[in-house]
Amino acid sequence: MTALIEVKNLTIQFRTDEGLVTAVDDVSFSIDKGQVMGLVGESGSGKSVTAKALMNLNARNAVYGPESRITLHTEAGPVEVLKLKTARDLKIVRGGAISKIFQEPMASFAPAITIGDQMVEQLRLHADMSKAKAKEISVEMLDRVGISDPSRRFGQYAFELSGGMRQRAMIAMALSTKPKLLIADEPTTALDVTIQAQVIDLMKDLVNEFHMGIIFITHDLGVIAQTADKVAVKYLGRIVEEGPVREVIRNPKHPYTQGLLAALPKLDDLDAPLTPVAGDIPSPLERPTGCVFHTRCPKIVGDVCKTALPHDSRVDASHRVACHIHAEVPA
Ligand SMILES: Nc1ncnc2c1ncn2[C@@H]1O[C@H](COP(=O)(O)OP(=O)(O)OP(=O)(O)O)[C@@H](O)[C@H]1O
Repeated sequence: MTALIEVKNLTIQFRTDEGLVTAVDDVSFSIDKGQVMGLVGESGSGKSVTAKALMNLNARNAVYGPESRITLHTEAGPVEVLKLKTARDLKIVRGGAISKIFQEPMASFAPAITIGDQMVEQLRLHADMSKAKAKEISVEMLDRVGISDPSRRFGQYAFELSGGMRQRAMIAMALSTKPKLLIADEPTTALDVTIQAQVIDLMKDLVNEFHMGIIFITHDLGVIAQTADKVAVKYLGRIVEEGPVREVIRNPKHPYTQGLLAALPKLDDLDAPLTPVAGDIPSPLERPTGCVFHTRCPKIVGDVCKTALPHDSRVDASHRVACHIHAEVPA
């Protein structure tokens, strides 16, 4: 497989009145063409900040670590995303080769412009085409994501559509420019389960059809299990475990991943108590020393957990974990 995007040693801090807040800490991963990567972790683990970095879209108070690199591989050659500065150059990662869908579709549609006009505008921003051609592609895309009567919907406003329909329209808009990478940030969280399942199926179809990569962000490992090929588990800005989704779910190595899995409801035993990961997420201003998870970890092996940062160890060729329990084999 060919890497579509490579993230290396990504570190992001934010300047705040209280001091520097670390949101992403030395994160590396890559996504191949046609691959779906799930990014999972509790609130505040830095999932959205990581995703925004892929579009060089973080707020002005963001400070990137000097080693941070994000390389997007395009047909015209590699693009260093964090070095893009002008609006013209940034177009490639903002709606061109990379597109994003959000949890709340109302956020991506202007309320007073029809869905169709917004789709046409988006298309013409990224490709040199006539209005008529842009309309044709937009209606086709609305049809493709399962919106009935797409020509009529094209002329409607976002508020006239139901929640599930709006979500589909947003996916249609994001995909109309044929992005190579789709960032889906909690795209199904606000939907009821039936529509959530439809949107997940739709995304799977689209990966097969367009052969694009997807980064799927969620706090729900159950959704990841249905959608992703591989998963990266994040805690306080660090990837603590990464591997093929089935392997990580069947054979989780990090106590945090084990905790997230134990917190999922079990359909075959509905009376079993849910056991959330114990303890509270520390404030990002008071990051624990050593392993960032040690203040909540039920499997501490000794002082090393409080003093030394665990490095990645290989479980096998595609599965890695950063935990002192597994520290024997360096990655
Ligand atoms: N512009 C900013 N200034 C200061 N801190 C910020 C800024 N943007 C994000 N952060 C902080 O970065 C950390 C990571 O935030 P992020 O939104 O990526 O988390 P998340 O894992 O996506 O959480 P959620 O699941 O709640 O969306 C948080 O502590 C957040 O407060």
